[in-house]
Amino acid sequence: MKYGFIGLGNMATAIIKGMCNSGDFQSNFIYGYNRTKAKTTKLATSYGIQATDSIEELMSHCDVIVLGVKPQMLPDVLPVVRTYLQEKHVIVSIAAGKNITYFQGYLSEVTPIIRVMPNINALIGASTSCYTASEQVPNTQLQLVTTLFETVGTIIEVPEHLFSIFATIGGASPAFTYMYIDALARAAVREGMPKNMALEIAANAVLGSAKMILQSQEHPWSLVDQVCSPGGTTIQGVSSLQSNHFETTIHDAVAAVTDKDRSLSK
Ligand SMILES: NC(=O)C1=CN([C@@H]2O[C@H](COP(=O)(O)OP(=O)(O)OC[C@H]3O[C@@H](n4cnc5c(N)ncnc54)[C@H](OP(=O)(O)O)[C@@H]3O)[C@@H](O)[C@H]2O)C=CC1
Ligand SMILES: O=C(O)[C@@H]1CCC=N1
Repeated sequence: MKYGFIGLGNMATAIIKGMCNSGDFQSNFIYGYNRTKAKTTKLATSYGIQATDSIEELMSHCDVIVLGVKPQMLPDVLPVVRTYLQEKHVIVSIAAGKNITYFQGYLSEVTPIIRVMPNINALIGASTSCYTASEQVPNTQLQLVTTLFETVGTIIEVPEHLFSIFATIGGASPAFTYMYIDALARAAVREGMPKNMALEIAANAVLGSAKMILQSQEHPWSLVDQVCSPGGTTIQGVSSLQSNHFETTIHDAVAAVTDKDRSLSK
């Protein structure tokens, strides 16, 4: 089985890196094509993947075709993909907002299509990804694609009607979390702590808290209560966040991302 990536930006690079480093995929079975050739050359030099000069060349070699371009580039790329489509091909999209029906419209109703939503933490092998597939995808190929994304983190199946909300809380939320960590660190800088020290402490506190939620089986508010000593310090901050609409601010941000994601398939 050979894997071809069209568009070698942040996400495709992270996925290729994960595949090569895992030892589960041979780099000479991975092909790449990018609009700007320098990115293809760089990946070929660093990871030993096969550089190609066109979508036609890439598709003639590969079975699994991963579309790594931005959603707005798909109307340029998909007609070319359609021209060179063969029965052996499975199409994998990581694009925000574009549903299976959208791809079937450009390709055909019987083309096997797998939608995957990874996140940028794939760069360090820590993506929280999900997938959904058209009914034409054989189980063997589905298994290959889930194995591929396991090289950059975890992957679960999610029904397509939940894809937009997954794309927000799985795909986009790392940006929110980076902002939260930076805000904690900046607040510590105001108190005189050096920024690098503050960032390390804030990031580790978030990491530990995430592990606590996953491992303790306790409700998050029960954990909040365990931190808030009666008459103590933390409750002052928790009350402050509540009066400043912490939860509804997050809900609004989640709704904004999800609305935009849904609008991309219209
Ligand atoms: N960034 C993220 O956190 C996440 C992104 N995604 C999805 O991943 C996809 C890629 O995002 P990301 O990696 O961030 O984007 P990038 O802009 O980093 O990468 C897109 C790449 O596509 C290339 N490209 C554009 N047009 C063509 C074309 N016609 N033929 C070949 N290559 C082309 C660009 O080349 P050039 O060098 O010429 O610009 C660029 O290298 C998007 O669909 C996005 O929705 C999904 C989850 C998370
Ligand atoms: O912002 C975006 O469009 C992409 C999709 C999910 C994360 N980043």
